[in-house]
Amino acid sequence: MLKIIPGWQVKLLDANHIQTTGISSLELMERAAKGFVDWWNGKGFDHSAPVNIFCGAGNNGGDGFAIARLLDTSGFKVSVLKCFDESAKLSSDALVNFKLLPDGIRVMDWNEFDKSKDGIVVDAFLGVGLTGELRSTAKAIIQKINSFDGKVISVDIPSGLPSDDLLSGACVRADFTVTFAFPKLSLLFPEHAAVTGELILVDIGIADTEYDLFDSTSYYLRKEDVPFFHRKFHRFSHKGDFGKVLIVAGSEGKMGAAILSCKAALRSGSGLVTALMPKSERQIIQIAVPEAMCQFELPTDLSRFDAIGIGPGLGVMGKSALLESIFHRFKNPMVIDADALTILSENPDLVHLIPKGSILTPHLKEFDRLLGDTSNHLARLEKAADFCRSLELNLLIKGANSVICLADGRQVFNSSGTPYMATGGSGDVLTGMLTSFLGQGYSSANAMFCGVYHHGLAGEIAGEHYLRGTIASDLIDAIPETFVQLGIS
Ligand SMILES: NC(=O)C1=CN([C@@H]2O[C@H](COP(=O)(O)OP(=O)(O)OC[C@H]3O[C@@H](n4cnc5c(N)ncnc54)[C@H](O)[C@@H]3O)[C@@H](O)[C@H]2O)[C@H](O)CC1
Ligand SMILES: [K+]
Repeated sequence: MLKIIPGWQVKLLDANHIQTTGISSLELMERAAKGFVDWWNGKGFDHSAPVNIFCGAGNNGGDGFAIARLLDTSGFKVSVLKCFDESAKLSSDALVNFKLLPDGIRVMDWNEFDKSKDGIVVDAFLGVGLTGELRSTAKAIIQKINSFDGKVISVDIPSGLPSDDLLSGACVRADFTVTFAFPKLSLLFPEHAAVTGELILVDIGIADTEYDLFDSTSYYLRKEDVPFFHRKFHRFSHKGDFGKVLIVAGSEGKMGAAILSCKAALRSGSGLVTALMPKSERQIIQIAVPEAMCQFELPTDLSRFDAIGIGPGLGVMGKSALLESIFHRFKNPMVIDADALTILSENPDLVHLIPKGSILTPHLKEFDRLLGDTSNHLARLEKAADFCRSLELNLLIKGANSVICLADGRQVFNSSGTPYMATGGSGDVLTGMLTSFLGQGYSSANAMFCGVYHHGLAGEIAGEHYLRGTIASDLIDAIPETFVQLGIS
């Protein structure tokens, strides 16, 4: 996993990399620009569209000059818009790249930009070096960029956005943000989605181990990290090894939730899935998921189950006693979602009975109901950290870049997923997947890393086919393909 460090420490990260590898800071800037242009070329932008690159006087602007040169070489019609006046002192690497601009590139002042013309804007005005309140010219430059109707692509971070804090002033509204080395924390906050746009991470050759020097509890979970967290099974493995799980879900009119959770658990590899549900609804689930067994009363001995997932479609009325009995009878980590979370927020004393190491999966509204109102993501992350540490529980804050908050204090931002997953039943699928991995003997942390990443990837795979028509069942159908893509047998 990639550590997320504060923006002000990027200079130290770079300095250390330069010292240990012997490469120059200019080469690091060139790698950033090359990475940006590689992504750009993969997008297949129209070569006839003029590219207008707003460049500041710092290294973010330096990236912009280098990008201008490389895009010019690729055959794009590039203009550079200087966001500094004649008296400004450019950073040394920015100055080198400014001087390297080929003759064919038109260099203008930022206020000469004609927003009515077609094209693409690249925002290389301010990066992680932003400090304090924006100066008035900076605000005017940001306004100018935002007045443009076409595509805006921000380099490293949308100009004006503080790297680790909430946005309070003006900021470029990007369609894409191409960030270098690691995602800056603020790019992962839901309140900044409208300014960040789609997030792309470009590797500039800094190894994960180079982040060990820095203290941080925030991490980013990438595709390449996930195989490491999976258990390996062998040819003598039998269905007992793949876990027996109990899914406590469904009620009259809400059996779909139980079906989705059970199917997702089976598709994620569970050996045996039992559904605890009302007897009156049994035919629905037996027909929809013939692989699942049914149970209509809570068994006295729950130790035969390796993991329990509780909540989807369960209903709230009269169900708190059931939850309490399960907490008393089952001592291993379980997955708690949906209506079970609502029951907990209405019966806060029950929270202390939850088996240690369990996984709670609230979306933002459920989070506020359970932990109290939070006005922003930063406050939410802090609250979640306290909750997890003090109760020895794990919690997933669901949303774009869902955050895996662990009892040990780590907060891991997921990188997979798509807005097409914002559809009814998507959470029920996740509950089944998480319960399945717990039942297969994964630690709670590893079950979360794998469950959350695969769930997001399933959404991406399904979303590619069905776009906004994606439904939760499509995610289940895509689960096997997630194993293929990650090379997990
Ligand atoms: N390892 C990496 O990630 C690398 C990133 N690179 C890029 O470098 C920038 C950071 O560069 P830095 O020189 O430190 O700062 P900026 O260019 O972001 O900003 C300095 C620039 O901004 C002006 N400024 C600061 N505060 C304000 C304000 N409140 N109002 C107006 N103007 C302000 C200041 O005067 C300077 O002109 C990083 O984001 C990446 O893009 C490297 O290229 C490679 C390694
Ligand atoms: K920028």
